[in-house]
Amino acid sequence: MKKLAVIGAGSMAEALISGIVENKLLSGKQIWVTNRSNEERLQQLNEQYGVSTSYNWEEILNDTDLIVLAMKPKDVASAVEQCKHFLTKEMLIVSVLAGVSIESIEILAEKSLAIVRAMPNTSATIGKSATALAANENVSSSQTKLVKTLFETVGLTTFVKEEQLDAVTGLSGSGPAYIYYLVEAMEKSAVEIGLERELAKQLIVQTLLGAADMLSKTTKKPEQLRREVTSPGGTTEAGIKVLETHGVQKAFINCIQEATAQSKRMGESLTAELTISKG
Ligand SMILES: NC(=O)C1=CN([C@@H]2O[C@H](COP(=O)(O)OP(=O)(O)OC[C@H]3O[C@@H](n4cnc5c(N)ncnc54)[C@H](O)[C@@H]3O)[C@@H](O)[C@H]2O)C=CC1
Ligand SMILES: O=C(O)[C@@H]1CCC=N1
Repeated sequence: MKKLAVIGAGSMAEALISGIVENKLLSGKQIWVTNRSNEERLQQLNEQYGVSTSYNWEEILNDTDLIVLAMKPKDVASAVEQCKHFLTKEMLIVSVLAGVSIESIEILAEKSLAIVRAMPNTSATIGKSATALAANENVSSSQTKLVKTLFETVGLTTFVKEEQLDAVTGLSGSGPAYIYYLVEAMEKSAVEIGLERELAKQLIVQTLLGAADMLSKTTKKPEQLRREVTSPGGTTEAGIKVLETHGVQKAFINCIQEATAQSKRMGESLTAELTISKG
């Protein structure tokens, strides 16, 4: 790969840029970044990673091997409209947009393209993303290898069927937020039960790291691991009883289902808009 273009310069774009530069897959200069209009943000990315920045589509996309679409889903139509004339079948287009189908991108570009749809998460920032990828039939085997290598710079990478990506979005794309939500509750309660905020944070983080590491290293099911913490008549049993009374496990199941459904709805509403506008 000689040149990479990143369209959109938000948190997901930065996570990928940082992984690529740190792992020396490309030098900062080989990465071209643009956004809608925030020049200060482009300047900051240039200073931090040495990336090239521009608002000239020809300069950004000319001779580019790989283009990452990293704007919000609502902005994809205007972004592709602006750059579609520079897109060719030889380029690999990688979209990280939640809910946006490969077909929608081809409809917007008004041509058949090599497209990979990816769903990373924000842990990409520290090289710990769980990323799922789905490719269309135009993606060559060398492009498949390239995109896998690229996402491996920011964590674990796996290929799925495109129709599974809404579920991946609801589970691991949004997943870090569910864990942070739980930590917010643990921190609030820690202070109320008399622990200092900093001490509580250390204990909570180590508890999460330990549990995550345990899950990755053991063949035991989470339910069994939970039972091993729970002594009869003990503290865990008393605590979990409260969670059960409040239907917390069911709430998490509903949460993931709803996030998945929202990813589907976002895709369907874009498809409906495209059907109306393109006839
Ligand atoms: N934040 C997350 O946890 C995850 C986000 N994603 C996806 O990543 C995408 C980006 O998310 P964030 O980085 O959080 O968003 P963000 O709001 O931080 O950044 C969006 C960027 O797109 C740029 N943009 C908007 N319209 C544009 C246009 N017409 N041309 C060029 N640039 C344009 C904006 O200027 C901004 O730099 C979204 O589609 C989201 O679904 C995927 C996985 C996880
Ligand atoms: O909330 C969102 O729509 C994006 C997609 C996955 C995580 N954040």
